[in-house]
Amino acid sequence: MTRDEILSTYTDISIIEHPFVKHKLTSLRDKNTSTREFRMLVEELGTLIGYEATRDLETVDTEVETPLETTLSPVLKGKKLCIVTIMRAGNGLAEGVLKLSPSARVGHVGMYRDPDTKQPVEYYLKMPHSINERTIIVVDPMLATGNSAIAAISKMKDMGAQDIRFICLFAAPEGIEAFKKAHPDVPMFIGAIDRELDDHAYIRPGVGDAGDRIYGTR
Ligand SMILES: O=P(O)(O)OC[C@H]1O[C@H](OP(=O)(O)OP(=O)(O)O)[C@H](O)[C@@H]1O
Ligand SMILES: O=c1cc[nH]c(=O)[nH]1
Ligand SMILES: [Mg+2]
Repeated sequence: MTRDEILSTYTDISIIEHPFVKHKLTSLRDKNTSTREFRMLVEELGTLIGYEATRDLETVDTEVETPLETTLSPVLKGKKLCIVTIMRAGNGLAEGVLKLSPSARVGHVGMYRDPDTKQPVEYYLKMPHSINERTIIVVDPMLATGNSAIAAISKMKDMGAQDIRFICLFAAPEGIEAFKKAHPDVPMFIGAIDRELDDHAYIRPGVGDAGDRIYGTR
């Protein structure tokens, strides 16, 4: 599917077209961007895309006393948000989303992609309580085959999550199709849809291995 076909087929996929987002994504692509800069950019993008991904959160009017009078004014409704990071690379994005909602709860799903099978291998899982009553924001910078995000979200659903959304920075068309087939009910907030996956299931043009670039490993 092309980018345009994806966007006309799935109405709950948002590409964040803001110029700051585009500019920062380009800096991430640059192979000369340092580890320090890369990590900072991922965090900043977490805040910017997180802002869009939470635009529809419900509020409820509450009474507040200003120095001059009592008035009704909106506050966020319901239980605290839950941000779920797909480790490792999701951690930087999660920090950025947390800037919007510092009291959010954080769930961790540890997964790495087996280089041969391209299937995710889970090595860690820790979630806060009552995830069935929270808005869950799953974050991972890269959606390649989609296998990792699909598995992480299936896990959330098995644990009772009902309101889930997904944030990534770069997505391959193949990954989006697989994701939507598995989880048609989960809205996606994406920085950029790239051209394709290569023979090693890396996103092209992409950024290379996001986890390695965030943490300076390789
Ligand atoms: O859509 P997929 O084909 O599943 O690929 C995407 C996954 O690969 C990367 O993680 P990786 O396995 O490199 O682990 P890391 O975050 O520890 O580097 C990335 O952060 C995603 O989790
Ligand atoms: O391009 C890719 C694909 C999977 N994981 C990454 O970090 N980058
Ligand atoms: Mg990696």
